[in-house]
Amino acid sequence: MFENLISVLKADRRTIVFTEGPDPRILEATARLLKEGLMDVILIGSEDEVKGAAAVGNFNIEGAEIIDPATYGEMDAMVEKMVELRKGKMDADACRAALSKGNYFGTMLVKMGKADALLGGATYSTADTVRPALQLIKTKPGNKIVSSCFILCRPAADGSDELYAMGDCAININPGEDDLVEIAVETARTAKAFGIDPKVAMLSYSTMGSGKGDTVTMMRNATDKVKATNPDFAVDGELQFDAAFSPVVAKTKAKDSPVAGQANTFIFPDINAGNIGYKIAQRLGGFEAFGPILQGLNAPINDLSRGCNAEEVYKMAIITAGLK
Ligand SMILES: CC(C)(COP(=O)(O)OP(=O)(O)OC[C@H]1O[C@@H](n2cnc3c(N)ncnc32)[C@H](O)[C@@H]1OP(=O)(O)O)[C@@H](O)C(=O)NCCC(=O)NCCS
Ligand SMILES: CC(=O)OP(=O)(O)O
Repeated sequence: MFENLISVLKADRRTIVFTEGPDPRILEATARLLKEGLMDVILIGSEDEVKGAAAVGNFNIEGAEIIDPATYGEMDAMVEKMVELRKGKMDADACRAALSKGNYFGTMLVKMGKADALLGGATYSTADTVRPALQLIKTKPGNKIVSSCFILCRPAADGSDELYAMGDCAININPGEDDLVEIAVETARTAKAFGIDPKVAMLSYSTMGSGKGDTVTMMRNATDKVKATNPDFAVDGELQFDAAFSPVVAKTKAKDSPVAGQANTFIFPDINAGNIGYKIAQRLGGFEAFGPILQGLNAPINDLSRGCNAEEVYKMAIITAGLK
């Protein structure tokens, strides 16, 4: 699953910034990324703290650039740029205060072209990792929202990767019909980047009208809009997860659907369903979960789960810098 991304990174050197420099998981991943020559690394934090934590864990981070916002020589220029970007919503004092924190400071390093990509969230919550990006990096032209998906991966019996995409499990709390259309299109695009041929199920507690309710109607309408705007797309809904996933159940619940029973890209009606759903697949299903991978953002910035380990940080760094 990582071969393509690694070749991209070897052909085109990139710099990633980690917002939580002294975290041992970040330092372990940094040591591995540097040893394998995959990217340049900026660690945010005080030099003493970062080097001290690296020494405790015996992580060789030689070659990483450590930047401490408290002593950063170009802070005035950064404050000025941030005030301009916030367009009257934050004054210079508010921007300076925000930039003393790794999340805002790292995001501005990306905005000012000093880093290509950012990974945070080992200790920051998703909201605190993503908010600076929403405010300063903004959506790509053509996108109305930033959304996210997870790539779920476990070894299949034949030794290949069993891969699924799930969105939006992390950003949009109560997406509306048009948000769900964008989430479906973007999640299918991310799925393709990981070699999945997307067959998209718009999930619900109802299959093709078996249940009633506002969110059932919302998923059905969003499905119709995706079909109308993307006629070559394999998408169907509304579908329950069993009808979407199991060929046997699909025969009973949705026998004429081209997607039911074969879906590999799952769109949840809201963040409750999505976040709980991906964590069940991860913790009970034995899948590795990569994400949240942000979609529709103007630069590669990603979040980690606070429950992540060093291996996940290493892999998310490859995804974040490699998918740029
Ligand atoms: C992402 C999130 C933090 C944004 O909430 P917020 O910071 O309160 O958002 P606000 O409404 O104050 O908006 C802040 C800025 O982000 C922008 N924004 C908010 N949501 C956005 C989205 N989905 N896409 C693009 N921009 C968005 C707003 O337009 C605003 O920009 P502006 O300040 O330049 O006008 C919020 O939706 C959230 O908490 N999501 C759930 C995160 C979570 O807990 N996930 C579970 C664990 S993974
Ligand atoms: C993605 C996610 O759920 O993040 P956390 O576990 O940090 O809340």
